[in-house]
Amino acid sequence: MTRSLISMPGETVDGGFDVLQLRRRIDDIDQSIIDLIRTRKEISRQVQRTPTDVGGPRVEPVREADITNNYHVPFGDAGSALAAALLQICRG
Ligand SMILES: O=C(O)C(=O)C[C@]1(C(=O)O)C=C[C@@H](O)C=C1
Repeated sequence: MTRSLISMPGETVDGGFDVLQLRRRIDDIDQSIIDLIRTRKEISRQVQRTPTDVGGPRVEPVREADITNNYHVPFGDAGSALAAALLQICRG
């Protein structure tokens, strides 16, 4: 069987995988996630500062349950834990 000369990102020309290159991609993805969380936190603060929320509760349990479910569906209990951590970060 002939092997393609075009390698995928992270794949070496002999068909193996370059762990260091793959880890660099993981680091890039993690940095993108961190940047997105920072953006999410800023937007969350804006929602919490809207005039209708002045004096209102900082925690919106129904909204948080929906968000938690969004993460639980793809990732199960780990997704729920991830949502809890995200909400904790974003609530400030
Ligand atoms: O949606 C809101 O009302 C928000 O304040 C944002 C947010 C969030 O970060 O997603 C933060 C706190 C609330 O408990 C629920 C959700």
